Amino acid sequence: MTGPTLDIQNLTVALPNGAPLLRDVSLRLQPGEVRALVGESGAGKSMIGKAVLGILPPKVRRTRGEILLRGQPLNALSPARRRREVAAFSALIPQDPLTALNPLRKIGPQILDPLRRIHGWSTTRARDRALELLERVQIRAPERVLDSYPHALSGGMRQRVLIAAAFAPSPRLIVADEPTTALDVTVQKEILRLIRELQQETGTAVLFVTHDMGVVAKISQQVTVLFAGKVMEDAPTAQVFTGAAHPYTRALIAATPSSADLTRPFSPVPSDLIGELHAQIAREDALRSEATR
Ligand SMILES: Nc1ncnc2c1ncn2[C@@H]1O[C@H](COP(=O)(O)OP(=O)(O)OP(=O)(O)O)[C@@H](O)[C@H]1O
Repeated sequence: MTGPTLDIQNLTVALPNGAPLLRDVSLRLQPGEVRALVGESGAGKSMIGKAVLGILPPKVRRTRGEILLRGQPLNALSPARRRREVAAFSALIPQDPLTALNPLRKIGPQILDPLRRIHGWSTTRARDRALELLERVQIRAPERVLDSYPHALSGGMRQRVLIAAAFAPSPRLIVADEPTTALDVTVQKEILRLIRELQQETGTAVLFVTHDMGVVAKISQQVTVLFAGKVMEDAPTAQVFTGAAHPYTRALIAATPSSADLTRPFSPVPSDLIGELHAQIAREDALRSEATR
């Protein structure tokens, strides 16, 4: 297939009172590419992932724009067909591995059921693939893990399980929503390395949500910088670190502690820049609502 795996065009989502949470967001993810979505808390990073996967919060509506998955416009599909399409081609690695797993069910059925139900695999095929992936994410006793309840595993182990589950059906797209944030610092690096290795081995395109420019540098080839639901910058990652075009991107980089250079000073994003950006966005919102009146 040629063309992007994911193509978001001018996506606006809003609350019932019209307040936009995403403003005219466009981005593309090519096959095999990792694109980081970065920004501070509340910027709309997770909302983009939710819009792609068709799991927007109940009151949040798409008011404009389109999402194409492998060239297929998702909004043209019925909700049931859309759910099937998205489930067949994409997977989520969530932020919190504990809440993502059902505490009352063993790990085995939680990995195997979607493989059988969505992908139509036999139990043997699903089990073999699950064991293969659990081994690949360095789980030493995969059979025992399949037979365990989530509470028997550490946070890092649970996230490995979810990474294995996400990659098992060889999806063309994975949305990784801050997959290391809920974990101990020592485990974070290992989880990031596993996602990067599996992504490279499988060629799956990954939309990687993070607030950490250090993670952006490690994992992505492309980066979309968001502020208040609006794209501030969209560029190759290497270019962003050598000469970001937008002052907000430069401020985010300056606000990131460097593990390689502990002597390098870092400072929070300046509040006057944040104020200026909010004012500019408010002016644009006002102009847009006037134009549509
Ligand atoms: N269920 C919801 N209902 C209404 N508004 C929501 C809901 N979830 C999030 N929002 C709002 O949408 C905006 C974007 O939220 P989102 O969770 O996408 O941010 P984020 O960039 O992922 O932040 P974080 O890093 O804190 O997760 C925020 O203003 C947030 O308050």
